[in-house]
Amino acid sequence: MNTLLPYEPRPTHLDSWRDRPAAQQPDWPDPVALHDVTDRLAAAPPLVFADECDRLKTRLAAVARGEAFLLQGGDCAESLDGMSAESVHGKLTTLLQMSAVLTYAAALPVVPVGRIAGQYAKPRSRPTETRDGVTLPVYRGDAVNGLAFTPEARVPDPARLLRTYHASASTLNLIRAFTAAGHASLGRTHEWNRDFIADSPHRHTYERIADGIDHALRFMRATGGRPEDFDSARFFVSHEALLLDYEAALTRRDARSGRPYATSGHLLWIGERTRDPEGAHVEWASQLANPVAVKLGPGTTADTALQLVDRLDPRREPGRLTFIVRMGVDKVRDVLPPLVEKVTASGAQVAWVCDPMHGNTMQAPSGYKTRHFDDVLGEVTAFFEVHRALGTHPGGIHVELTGDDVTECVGGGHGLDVHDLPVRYESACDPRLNRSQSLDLAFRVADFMKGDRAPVRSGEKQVNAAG
Ligand SMILES: O=C[C@H](O)[C@H](O)COP(=O)(O)O
Ligand SMILES: C=C(OP(=O)(O)O)C(=O)O
Repeated sequence: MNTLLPYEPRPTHLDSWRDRPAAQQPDWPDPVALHDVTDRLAAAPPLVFADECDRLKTRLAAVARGEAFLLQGGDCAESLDGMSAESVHGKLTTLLQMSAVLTYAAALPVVPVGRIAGQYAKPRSRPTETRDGVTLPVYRGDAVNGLAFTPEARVPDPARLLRTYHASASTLNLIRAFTAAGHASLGRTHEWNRDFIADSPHRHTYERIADGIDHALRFMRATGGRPEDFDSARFFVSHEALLLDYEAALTRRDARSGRPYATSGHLLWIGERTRDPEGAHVEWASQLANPVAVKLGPGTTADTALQLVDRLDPRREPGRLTFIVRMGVDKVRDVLPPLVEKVTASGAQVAWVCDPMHGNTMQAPSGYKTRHFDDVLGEVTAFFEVHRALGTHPGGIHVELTGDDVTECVGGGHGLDVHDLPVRYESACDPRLNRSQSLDLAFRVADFMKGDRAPVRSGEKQVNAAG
């Protein structure tokens, strides 16, 4: 064995998932072309390393124990053509700015994890889409087909999997370069937050928090600490492990430990539509050494949650399993408590994280999918309150966001409304918080954490839920 090589050069075939039902897989028209691509991916270098995944697992174990907070966020769907240094930098800095605020408020280390460098595939509610009487296969993410509403663009093309791999590698390269260059330092992200506050209608509330961070930074420097070395510089990447042909081709056996790792990202999650405990996605993930997460929607029963624990975390290893709950603001108070109680009583130490986006999607009268900032904040608030009442740890938040000034979600400090949606709606799938809404969310949650009370709401809703 060459000890310099972190993985065995020949990929292992962990193929038991192939005997199970795999939901949401594309209908690849040319199996030979798919095979050719997966062979090439199987010979390609890993994107992340086993020790990085282990380090994240250790940090998620701290989240599960109540000693850290997870901040996970990024695009709903990354775009192969839209990848640029500016867009990656924007997402990274937004997450790190949020991270600085939450670290101060929670008085806990924040673990920053991007929905980035691999988030190119989307599960969909329906297999087809109809416009003006024309029906075509639905868009399933840039890893599969094109967004353009033409029969040619909507054909699944396995060559896109190779482009996904290369775009993920370029994105990771940028992230590693930005963080190595000190863009993640606490002092720097705090200065950016000061710029955001100066412009915010809520600056009086936010200034109290920013002043507190100033004091903390001065204290840190006075006691010999260096904000430049702040630990948020360790940034991790995650995406939904949806396309099993892609993920399996990038699964490798670590040469040192002999354990299999997904090398497409540090943390992989299984979505609400593919989390069948007996299904192919759970089978594949059950064999990995990476930390894994599962989305839990409002229909989740305690039995299903316990089955997922047994399948994915049989050794009850803290940090191995994260449950990302996405119930919707109106359901979380009813559905979440029995899940947390029964999972906790089973002895499992999972990290509980709130995704306040996916249960709160609605359609504006103009047809745009949107989400209201108040619902997002409301679900996070309810999630915290449930955990407070049960004496368990609200371990983090998972948000769809971008560093750009898009107009996809309504509400927030600057009060976007439904008429603003067409101005800059760029998401290929679901609406994201823009930079200012993301920072608003961090400051509101921080205010809530510091004050031990419900955060102020930003105003009345201006759209109605479309079901
Ligand atoms: O991001 C999540 C899902 O892919 C998305 O909400 C599905 O959207 P759809 O209901 O329009 O298919
Ligand atoms: C599809 C997603 O979410 P969910 O599985 O919760 O619907 C997502 O996070 O992109």
